[in-house]
Amino acid sequence: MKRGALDTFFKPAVPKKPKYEASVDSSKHVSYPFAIPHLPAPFKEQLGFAPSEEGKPMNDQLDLDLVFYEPYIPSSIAAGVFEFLRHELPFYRVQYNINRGGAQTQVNTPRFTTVFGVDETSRFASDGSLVDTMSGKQIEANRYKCKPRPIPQCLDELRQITEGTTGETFNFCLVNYYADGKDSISYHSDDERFLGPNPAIASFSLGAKRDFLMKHKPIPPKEGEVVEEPKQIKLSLRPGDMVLMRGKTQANWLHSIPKRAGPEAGKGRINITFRKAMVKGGTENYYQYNVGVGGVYKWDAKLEKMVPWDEAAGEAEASGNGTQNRR
Ligand SMILES: O=C(O)CCC(=O)C(=O)O
Ligand SMILES: [Fe+2]
Repeated sequence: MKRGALDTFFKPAVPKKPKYEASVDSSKHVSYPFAIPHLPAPFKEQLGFAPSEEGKPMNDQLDLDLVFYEPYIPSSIAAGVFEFLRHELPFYRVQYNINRGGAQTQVNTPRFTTVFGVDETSRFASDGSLVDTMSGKQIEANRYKCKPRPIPQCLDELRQITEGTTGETFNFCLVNYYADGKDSISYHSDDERFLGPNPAIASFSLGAKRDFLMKHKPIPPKEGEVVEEPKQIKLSLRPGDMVLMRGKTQANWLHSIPKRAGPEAGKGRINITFRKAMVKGGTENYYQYNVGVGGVYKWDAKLEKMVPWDEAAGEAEASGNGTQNRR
């Protein structure tokens, strides 16, 4: 018998190899519940080849201005980057109250979320503290009720490449994790005033394939005139794809990720959006609805699901009732 065969016979079963080699360096900040490892070097290298495919402009419908990259992130690393982010980022399952017809109603966000970044009025200094963008001086202690978090290196690499490709600038990174086909985001538009007019949003998909639906907002009829609304659009989003939404899109179109059944429904999906918030209200809003006041969740590779990371670490942040478009 050959030596190799004997070795195989006596060796214990090899555990499933992760798709990435953990990096020794990490992003740290007082606002993070735990350190977030840097993007593994091979992923960073491959990201240098992004976008994998040229973006396809989609602007043949009323008020629509999209660029669709199929894919943007090279397919050689899309699965690995998905596993890495799912394993390493802190996630939240945010609950908040809304006033529906005079009655307080609890909303349970139907997906996991997390957010990093700060609006244009502030920036993070190299020591992690927040300084005023104009004066460069430490911000006043009460500028934010929430605790803004710097974008960790692993997501900032993607942000910088995306800025280069699109010619846009971004100061926020929102992440959604859809654990399965029951998780969703209902029809909304990201048209908050704190994003300014005609905001550009770069939206990445990793993991399970999901449908992205878009429909035009109702068009009010003008004296006797009936304006026909454009047809609904369905984009099939695959791992590594990116949709850049810009121009008049947010002001006029709604988008959603509906619940789904079928073979992909058991798999998780990550969505990353880069945005630019102009004023501090944007920072408060994004942390309120994407971090909230509950506990942290972290991926458990053995149980293959998100588990509460440390209930005690879920430090209470100030809440309040602002507007939330994204249910
Ligand atoms: O998951 C997606 O592709 C869309 C997410 C989205 O619309 C949002 O976070 O505002
Ligand atoms: Fe959205």
